[in-house]
Amino acid sequence: MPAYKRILLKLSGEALMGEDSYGINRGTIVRMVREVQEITNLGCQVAVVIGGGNIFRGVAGGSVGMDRATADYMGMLATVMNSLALADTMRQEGMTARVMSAISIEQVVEPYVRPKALQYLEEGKIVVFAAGTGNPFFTTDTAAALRGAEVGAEVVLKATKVDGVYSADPNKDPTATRYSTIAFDEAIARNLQVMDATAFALCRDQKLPIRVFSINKPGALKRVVLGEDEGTLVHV
Ligand SMILES: Nc1ncnc2c1ncn2[C@@H]1O[C@H](COP(=O)(O)OP(=O)(O)OP(=O)(O)O)[C@@H](O)[C@H]1O
Ligand SMILES: O=c1ccn([C@@H]2O[C@H](COP(=O)(O)O)[C@@H](O)[C@H]2O)c(=O)[nH]1
Repeated sequence: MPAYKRILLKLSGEALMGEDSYGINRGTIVRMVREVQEITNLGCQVAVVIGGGNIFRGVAGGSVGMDRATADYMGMLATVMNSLALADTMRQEGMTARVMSAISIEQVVEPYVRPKALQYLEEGKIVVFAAGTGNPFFTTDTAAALRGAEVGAEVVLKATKVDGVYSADPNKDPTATRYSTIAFDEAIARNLQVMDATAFALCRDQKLPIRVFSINKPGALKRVVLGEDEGTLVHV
């Protein structure tokens, strides 16, 4: 039995690269999709937000000198590409997914309409929310918090390259230690960069817990959905 009826899964865009230096690694996306399939088979309703860090980030090196809002729109378009790749891989694996975009590109994907998204979830379809919040100066972590709250998800699951929230960035500080649980207020006060403060604050205000865990650990997503201890729980 899954511990949650409905979840918002935030998938790392950067992790899609696998061992490559850019873009979407085929084996990696198939593996991610199969992990999602395992939890839908448990009867869990799944909404997904995927990042764009494998292609473009508004604040990254490739955008130096650019107008920030323009660069951020490019980042949002990168998430649309990842969302399309994800939904198509789901189709190939026999799953039914719908992509909904926060920015208007109706020849490519349908627009985000909340009641329609809720209908798809009730029908057992996977809904992939593309283009983040639709606004520059935000991130897909904040989009995950926003959409998670909108669709009434019971938890935001951040599947990323690290296996939880640490006292400092574990990729920079080898002495960093992992929390098994941490309160939103403490994560914000300590300025822990695993998610942006806007996402933490929104989830805190909506009493929507977040679990951070590794996308690269086989079976971790299923363990989380079954309510087992995995990664870090960020709570009110
Ligand atoms: N205190 C911390 N605990 C854990 N990770 C941290 C911490 N501070 C910084 N990080 C970094 O945050 C990263 C995860 O967040 P980030 O938003 O960069 O990636 P992502 O969500 O996986 O990628 P994308 O934005 O492409 O979806 C980790 O890879 C880690 O290096
Ligand atoms: O609501 C949003 C979401 C994203 N962006 C831009 O897209 C990139 C990629 O998203 P990540 O969360 O970093 O993976 C981000 O760097 C922003 O430039 C946005 O502007 N608004």
